[in-house]
Amino acid sequence: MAGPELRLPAAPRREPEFGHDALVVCDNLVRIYQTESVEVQALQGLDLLVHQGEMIAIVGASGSGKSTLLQVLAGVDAPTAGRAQVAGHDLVDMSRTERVRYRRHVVGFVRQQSTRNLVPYLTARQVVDLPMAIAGVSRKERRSRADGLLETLGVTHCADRRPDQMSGGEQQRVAIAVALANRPSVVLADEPTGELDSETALEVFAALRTANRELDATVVVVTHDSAVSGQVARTVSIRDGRTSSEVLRNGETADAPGGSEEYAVMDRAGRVQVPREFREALALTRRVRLALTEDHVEIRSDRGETR
Ligand SMILES: Nc1ncnc2c1ncn2[C@@H]1O[C@H](COP(=O)(O)OP(=O)(O)OP(=O)(O)O)[C@@H](O)[C@H]1O
Repeated sequence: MAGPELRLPAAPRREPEFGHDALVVCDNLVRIYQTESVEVQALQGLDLLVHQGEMIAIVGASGSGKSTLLQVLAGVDAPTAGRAQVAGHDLVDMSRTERVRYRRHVVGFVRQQSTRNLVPYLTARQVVDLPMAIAGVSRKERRSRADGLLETLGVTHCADRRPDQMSGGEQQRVAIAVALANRPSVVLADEPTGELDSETALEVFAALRTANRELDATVVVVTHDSAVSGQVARTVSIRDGRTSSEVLRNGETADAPGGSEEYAVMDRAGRVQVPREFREALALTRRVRLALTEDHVEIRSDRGETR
């Protein structure tokens, strides 16, 4: 006769890994620069997720770590600790050969200085052709892709011009075409409009949006320009090497359709940075009182508490 059925306890449900469904994952990312006399912590445990198809702006004061973050994501600089992944590629443990492949195929990069994005003696069509030629794409396909990109980005008239025959805005739009040539998963742009007047800046920004919407590139753009950051659905602020707040715009928030709403970012340990003006207004200092209500958490000053 069969005995009572043996039941094993159900295995505890495993939490999915942080950022398991994101294209770009920065998890507690640290980058320390060691110079002769000092150690600079450029990234101090930064968390950031970017999903496929997003276009986000990264803003922050000078020295907050924006360029360092972009250099890490570009595969140019290696993080000191933490996890950085782009399209499944682990940027912490990457061999030199993988890094070369990664930079060629997975990311496209647009720099602030248009002269550094292009080659003085190559025409726009030749410079867009170059990364594809290095990647071994056939001549016919290269020609059609280069012409298609120049057309989509509105610079067909520059196809046979060298950089010194183009305006600053045209040079940057050609630079975006170069960045897109090998169909990267992510386009990274570091202050791409920094050297341009405001009208031209918006044109270049529109080209990045075209890359995002029409060519399916996920775009991460570092900018100081609020006119530029005001045009993306999500702006992430970096302060002292950490993501500190996010602004969501244009119907991305249920509460503010068409408007914008600022969120503080809570890291995985539950830490939230309370903005300085809030801290000053209520004299919140080292110790605060927290209270859980039905639908929110209160933070109060500890004034009047025994120490
Ligand atoms: N190669 C390096 N060696 C030493 N320190 C560095 C190096 N690169 C950056 N840093 C330092 O790391 C910190 C972050 O620099 P980073 O360039 O990432 O800031 P940023 O937000 O891009 O600034 P900016 O807006 O001025 O470009 C700064 O304190 C900077 O001085």
